[in-house]
Amino acid sequence: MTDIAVRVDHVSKSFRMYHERNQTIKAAIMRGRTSVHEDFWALDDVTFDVPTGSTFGLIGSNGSGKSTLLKCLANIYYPNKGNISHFGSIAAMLEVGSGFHSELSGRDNIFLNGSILGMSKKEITRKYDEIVDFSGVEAFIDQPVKNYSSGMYVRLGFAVAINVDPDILVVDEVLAVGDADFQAKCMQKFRDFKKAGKTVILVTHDMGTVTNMCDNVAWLNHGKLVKVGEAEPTIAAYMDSLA
Ligand SMILES: Nc1ncnc2c1ncn2[C@@H]1O[C@H](COP(=O)(O)OP(=O)(O)OP(=O)(O)O)[C@@H](O)[C@H]1O
Repeated sequence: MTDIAVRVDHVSKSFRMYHERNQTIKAAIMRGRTSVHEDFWALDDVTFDVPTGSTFGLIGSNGSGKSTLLKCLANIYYPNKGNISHFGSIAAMLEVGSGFHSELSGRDNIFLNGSILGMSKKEITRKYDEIVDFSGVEAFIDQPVKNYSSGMYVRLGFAVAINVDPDILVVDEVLAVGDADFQAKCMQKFRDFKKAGKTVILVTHDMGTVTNMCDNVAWLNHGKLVKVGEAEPTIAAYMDSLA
């Protein structure tokens, strides 16, 4: 095992921003195939390492690039520049409902999501009861997930992700959606992960959670890395910047 779980190396990610919207069909035809756009850099030359076995927080204001970075980590987006390497398997729990099919039942989605995350059917069958038990949505497991509340979605998604038993767990704001009981269960899982020498990377706006859970923190602002290092001074610097 290496000392580094994830290496983010000069990563930049841009999105194309279109400035003109066609108000009428005539305007669209007149303009032809040209479009007016500029590249918006959601991540701009970000570099840091995530130590193996650490709980690592990503903090920053709305739109600072935290979720974009997690999506790059989870191979949902590819950086335009730079590289991300990870040492060990990754399971990501990103937006509410990502990896789920709304028309399928909770049960079917466990199998769908589990296989997307790399589990075999046999493995999912073996862990099925544990997943349902952790999710707490047993009574609704045969209902289509489109009828689930956002908290129920997150519970089920998180239950699948942790049962993949990855070396690196990547989590975006799940704690904000779950209720107090679920939050406590998640915190315990993060601690179990840490004890097992695994790495957790999480995004949250809850500075209490970051302070309690994280060893190291990276602070992003407008796509740039402002500071990375031990949790306490990094959180303090971020809080000072808001004052
Ligand atoms: N698919 C996309 N297309 C265009 N712009 C995008 C896309 N995804 C993100 N962005 C832009 O990139 C920037 C960073 O967004 P991101 O979701 O990574 O921020 P964040 O730090 O996670 O914010 P929040 O705390 O609000 O969740 C924002 O300005 C956002 O509008």
